[in-house]
Amino acid sequence: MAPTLSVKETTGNQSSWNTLLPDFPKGPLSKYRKKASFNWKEMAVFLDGEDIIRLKNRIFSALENDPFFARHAGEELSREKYQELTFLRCKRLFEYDFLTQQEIIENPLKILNLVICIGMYDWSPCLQFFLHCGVFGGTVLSASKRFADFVKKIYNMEIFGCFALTELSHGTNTKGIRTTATFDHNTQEFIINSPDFEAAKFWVGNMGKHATHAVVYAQLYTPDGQCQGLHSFLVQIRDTKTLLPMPGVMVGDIGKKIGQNGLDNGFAMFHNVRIPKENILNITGDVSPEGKYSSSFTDVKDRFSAALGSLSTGRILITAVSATNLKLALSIAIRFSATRRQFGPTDEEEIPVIEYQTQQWRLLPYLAAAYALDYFSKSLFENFVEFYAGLLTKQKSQRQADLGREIHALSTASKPLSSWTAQQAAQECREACGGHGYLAMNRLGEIRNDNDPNCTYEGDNNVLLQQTSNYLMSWMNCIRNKVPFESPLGTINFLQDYHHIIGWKFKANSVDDCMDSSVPLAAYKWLVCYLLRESDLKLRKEKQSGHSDFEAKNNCQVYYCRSLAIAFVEQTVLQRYHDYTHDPDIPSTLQPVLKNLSALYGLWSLSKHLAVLYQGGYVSGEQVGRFIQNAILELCSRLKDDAVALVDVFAPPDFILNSPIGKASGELYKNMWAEILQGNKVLNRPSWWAEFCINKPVTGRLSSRL
Ligand SMILES: CCCCCCCCCCCCC/C=C/C(=O)SCCNC(=O)CCNC(=O)[C@H](O)C(C)(C)COP(=O)(O)OP(=O)(O)OC[C@H]1O[C@@H](n2cnc3c(N)ncnc32)[C@H](O)[C@@H]1OP(=O)(O)O
Ligand SMILES: Cc1cc2nc3c(=O)[nH]c(=O)nc-3n(C[C@H](O)[C@H](O)[C@H](O)COP(=O)(O)OP(=O)(O)OC[C@H]3O[C@@H](n4cnc5c(N)ncnc54)[C@H](O)[C@@H]3O)c2cc1C
Repeated sequence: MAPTLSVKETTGNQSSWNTLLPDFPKGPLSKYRKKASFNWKEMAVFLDGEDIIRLKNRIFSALENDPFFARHAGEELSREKYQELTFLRCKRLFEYDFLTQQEIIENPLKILNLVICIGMYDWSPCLQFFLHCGVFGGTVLSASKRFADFVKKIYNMEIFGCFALTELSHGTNTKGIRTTATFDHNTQEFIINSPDFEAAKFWVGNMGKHATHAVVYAQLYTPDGQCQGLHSFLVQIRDTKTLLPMPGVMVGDIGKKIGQNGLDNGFAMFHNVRIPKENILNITGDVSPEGKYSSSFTDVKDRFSAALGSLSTGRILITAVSATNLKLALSIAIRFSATRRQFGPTDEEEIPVIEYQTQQWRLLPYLAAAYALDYFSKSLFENFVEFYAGLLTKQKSQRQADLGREIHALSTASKPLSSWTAQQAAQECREACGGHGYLAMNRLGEIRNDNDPNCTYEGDNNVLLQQTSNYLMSWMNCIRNKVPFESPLGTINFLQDYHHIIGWKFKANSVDDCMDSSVPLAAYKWLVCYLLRESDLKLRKEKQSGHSDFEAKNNCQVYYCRSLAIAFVEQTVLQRYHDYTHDPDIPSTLQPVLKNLSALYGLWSLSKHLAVLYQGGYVSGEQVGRFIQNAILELCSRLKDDAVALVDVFAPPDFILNSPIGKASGELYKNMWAEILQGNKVLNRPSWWAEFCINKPVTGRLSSRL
């Protein structure tokens, strides 16, 4: 499968790289920077291109120089203040209008980079802005031209939007949504109604305090009493002049969350709220003035898929958002590890903790994952752009339909893979920084908590994986009957060789043989075929033993379909990264380190499946396990001296990263002191000092009340 993000010529020369990417201050990290096997500036320009780097610089410096985005050391914002500040920042993003439409059309990856740059600063204003412009705005935009006026109001912020699918009692099960939209042909209106409080819209970002309009998903009822299934409607929920609720709407904030507290997530109940007939977002169907339903989709299932199609955008974006969190956490932990010294071979000499094998093994595979997932998320985004162009031009070809299915199957597994990897990495990075990792000012807690909902929203990870395994299992008939098949992106094409691959065995005879990602890649191909065979057998057995389809499918998840989906997406990520890093056009100065990253990502990911590799007979004997383990350790050790330069490539400026222990200077202790001493009332005695100094407790006074 050819990589979709083509290998770029490294443009310019040392002096143009220096203009784009200034040197880091000299300090404790210089030692590792000098040891790197490659020039980090060349790598940054190679991976992103000069144009994207200029965009990133533009965004980062705008935020850094804007008082609305100022960081205040030690400041404890109340939730209300944080929500207000988030909104003010969101307004500034409108004012900056960082990208013109023309720029987006010329290079759609710029929109992804905009999301990443703002999110690196803080996910709350980023999500607020993109929920409005992207998720809400994008859904309205994809309906018919009759919303042109609304679209203008969205992009000049006359109105503010949210996307309301989830209800208090139904999130994942979208077919179970109970809000109704009943067409009244006498008044030419839809009546939006929440049957009870369990059907209240819930969790909706921007809805809590300020959204004026919502895309509301509801079951559409025509006057003949027929339910036509899930459709979306544009509903005004607050007055645009007063922000007070519209008649019949009860709307509010759901309360404090574990993270992302600048964002106001809300609930809404609709009491027979009437909206004009034109407000149905006629993406999958429409109603005539007489109340007759029409849809371009004859198949109900296809209509359902299309109704939820916009969710794929979010899932692809979340794959990139999570990879960004991975990069933030690693920038902090690796810079810390290269400067923090504990113990040493002699009493006189303490060594940086990154020199320890354990520290390398805990962090460097995540560094490799950050590179592989970053590449994958961008290439998947490019695939999506192709699909979206087809949607806009109303393409009805078989290829367009197949591409939609394939992108759905990929995004429903890449979001879980990326968000879980970032979740585990954030925790590992937190612990890798010891106690200092737990200090809020160093930001690892915020990164961990803000990343966490990536595992849940836009579909719970565990349930989404079922979509991917369903897709893979759907090829089983072709495989069994040896009917040729292929997919537009080619991600399942290797399954045509299923009968051959299933007989493969592990070939490497030494640790050296394992040092290239082709080794784990071959193992992954076998693993996917094996898990596909086992899942298919299990499903058939379950059905033969009299279980219903529902029960049979449920009984095939753990160790079967779930593992299949995970193995498949890991294989796909690795395949793309392997192809990319092995491209002969990669500069020879960069290729060795990129190949090491690819091999480490592949072997480390694969090592979590060792039990199944043994169980299915792909490997045997204790040697193979040892080869893989030793190859992982060898790659960690090879990458150790490159690690600081590898995070320099993607770390944002200090102001954006906002972590004293992660600063580019590596002046760990000076930076921490500077931050601590700027804190509010750090050296003051507490306001309640008298409670200790004067009002002493009478020991045992309350024991008689027990
Ligand atoms: C440019 C900027 C962009 C925006 C930037 C955004 C930034 C990042 C975003 C951050 C967002 C934060 C805010 C969060 C918002 C939300 O969470 S919104 C609510 C999201 N809710 C969900 O995601 C619900 C999850 N559930 C589902 O999607 C589905 O119901 C399901 C679990 C996937 C399936 O349910 P089920 O009833 O079991 O249906 P099936 O029988 O499996 O499906 C029927 C067929 O439909 C196909 N299908 C389903 N979804 C899609 C889709 N999205 N695309 C294409 N096809 C789809 C499915 O595959 C089935 O087809 P067959 O396999 O062929 O039968
Ligand atoms: C911060 C945040 C922001 C959000 N923003 C929005 C928004 O703007 N708009 C919006 O509409 N929604 C939003 N959501 C809601 C989000 O989309 C849902 O929470 C998500 O889709 C999961 O649904 P749920 O909460 O109902 O979980 P449930 O479906 O109740 O899941 C609970 C558990 O049951 C398991 N489970 C469920 N079904 C199955 C099954 N078939 N097989 C195996 N296990 C199963 C899941 O794995 C999960 O662990 C947001 C959520 C969060 C946390």
